Amino acid sequence: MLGVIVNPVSGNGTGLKVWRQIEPTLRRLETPFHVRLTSGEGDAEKLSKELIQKEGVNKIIAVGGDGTVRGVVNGIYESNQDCRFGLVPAGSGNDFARGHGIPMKPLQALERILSEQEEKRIDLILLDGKVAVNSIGAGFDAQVAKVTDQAVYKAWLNQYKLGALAYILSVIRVVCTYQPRDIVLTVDGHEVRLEGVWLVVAANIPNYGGGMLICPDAIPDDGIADICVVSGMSRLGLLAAFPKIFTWAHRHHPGVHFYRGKQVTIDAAGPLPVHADGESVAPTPLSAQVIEKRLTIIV
Ligand SMILES: Nc1ncnc2c1ncn2[C@@H]1O[C@H](COP(=O)(O)OP(=O)(O)OP(=O)(O)O)[C@@H](O)[C@H]1O
Repeated sequence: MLGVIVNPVSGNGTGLKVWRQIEPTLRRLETPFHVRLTSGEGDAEKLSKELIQKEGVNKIIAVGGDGTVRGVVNGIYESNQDCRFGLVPAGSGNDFARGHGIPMKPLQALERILSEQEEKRIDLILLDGKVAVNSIGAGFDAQVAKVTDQAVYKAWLNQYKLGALAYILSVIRVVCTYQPRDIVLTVDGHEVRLEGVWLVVAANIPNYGGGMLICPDAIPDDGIADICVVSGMSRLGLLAAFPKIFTWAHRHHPGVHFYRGKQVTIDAAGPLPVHADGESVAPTPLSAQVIEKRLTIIV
């Protein structure tokens, strides 16, 4: 049985428009399906779990952005049943879609899911009992996620399909105030003490924040998280280095270090803000682990 979870407000209303665009195609199918529209925080997770456990759904299509993906995937994860996942992108950042080569055109994305041409089993990152699909991060980027979420310009820029620009504006705002911190990073038991850290990201796919290529070598199904640490830079140095992230040139910057591993812990003298797939979660100390090939996606 097929289930569809639609976030009508994702991408500043794109979710509803996309649903209206793909609904006739789904209605023409001979197979019945269940559709649910989310109404707020936590709904995507709750509704997906209900569809799986009460309606016997074993394939869910999400219509939304990365927050909706995270919600639905957590619903699947918690149901502990075999349910495949497909996405029709309708968000502002759409990092999951970019990271897995899912078409941005709704009908093309739907067609690919319905024809089931290609399935992949991908890793998930477990943090505080919930899973992240794209990445988790602590420090500066988590603060940027928080500021972007609350910013009025996010909605305004989304209207013009300029979601990525919202992140860039937030980066500029936060770079003026954020205080880099000393942290202890432990990767698979190896402890590293790092000074003046701006951010630490553990990623499953190369891109985050609407297309920034933070961990260029991340592979979604290798059972490993790629970790990027940015440290030891002045504010101006960080701003000057920032555009390099779009072309992978940051990988050669002396203030950027990469690690790889399955188990990651981050600790600092005081709490650091943390995000999972761009959504604010509990601050550090954090302990995360990669769950290998835990989700089947249709791409
Ligand atoms: N009906 C609703 N009204 C208001 N908020 C909602 C509703 N349904 C879901 N939400 C909220 O939408 C957020 C998820 O949005 P989503 O991430 O899918 O889109 P986006 O932020 O536009 O895209 P992206 O994450 O790709 O940048 C969640 O915080 C959730 O609580």
